[in-house]
Amino acid sequence: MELHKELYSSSEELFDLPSSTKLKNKSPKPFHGYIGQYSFIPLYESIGIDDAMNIENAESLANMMWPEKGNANFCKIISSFSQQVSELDQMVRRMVLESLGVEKYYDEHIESTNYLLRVMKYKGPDTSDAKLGLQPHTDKSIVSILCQNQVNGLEVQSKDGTWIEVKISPNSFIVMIGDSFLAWTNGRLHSPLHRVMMTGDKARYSTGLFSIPKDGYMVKAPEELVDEEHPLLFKPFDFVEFTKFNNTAEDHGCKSALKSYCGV
Ligand SMILES: O=C(O)CCC(=O)C(=O)O
Ligand SMILES: [Fe+2]
Repeated sequence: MELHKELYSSSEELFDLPSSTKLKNKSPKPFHGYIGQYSFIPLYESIGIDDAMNIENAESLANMMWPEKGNANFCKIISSFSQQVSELDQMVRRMVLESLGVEKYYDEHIESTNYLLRVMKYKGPDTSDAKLGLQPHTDKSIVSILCQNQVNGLEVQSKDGTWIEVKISPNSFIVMIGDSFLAWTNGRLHSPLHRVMMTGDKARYSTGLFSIPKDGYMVKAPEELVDEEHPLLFKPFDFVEFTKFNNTAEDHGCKSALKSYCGV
């Protein structure tokens, strides 16, 4: 897809900006999103745009990063990508709800979510042994849709604990279930633990579109999915409160965050 190529060249342009430009814009919070760098994983950099379907949010990021005249092309690509990938997200969610016989909740499901877009860069470590690019975690989202340039690195843990390298063909997408959908379906879906491991000298660029519950919306399994055979697994929770809890958890992003936060 042409869109993939355009997206990676835009990401390169963004991450190639001098780090002084990026860091200068980190604080006070200048746009609806964030700039992520962790001292414990030096290969990783990310930039997130909240509510990415609203082009003004991409524009405010672009105005920060390219103060001279913004970057109309960047905004166009981000917004077109978010639009198209959100259609895929909605298709997946419709299929899941239909397969569970609860499609009557589809409209409510879609109306109660926002889309967070995250562009990421992982530097090549210049080594043949694998270095950590992103720590193991489960996504807190409803659904996460990821795509990457030709450099692999994503690994997903199978239920028996083995890490499986994700090798996808060019221009395809990875669809992953997040903890919020696991909770909403009362455990019918699995949100896998995943991480990024990097080798070699090539940079990896990836982009994720994450559907997340809107502020104030309570994630609650519908009554049709709770019965004697499937007792309620998680108490209803507010997504923002859950992410706050997760961000301060000792084992940040850990698999058990959902259970410790609202497990019954
Ligand atoms: O870069 C990737 O492929 C994975 C990113 C990821 O897991 C995340 O942003 O939650
Ligand atoms: Fe993730």
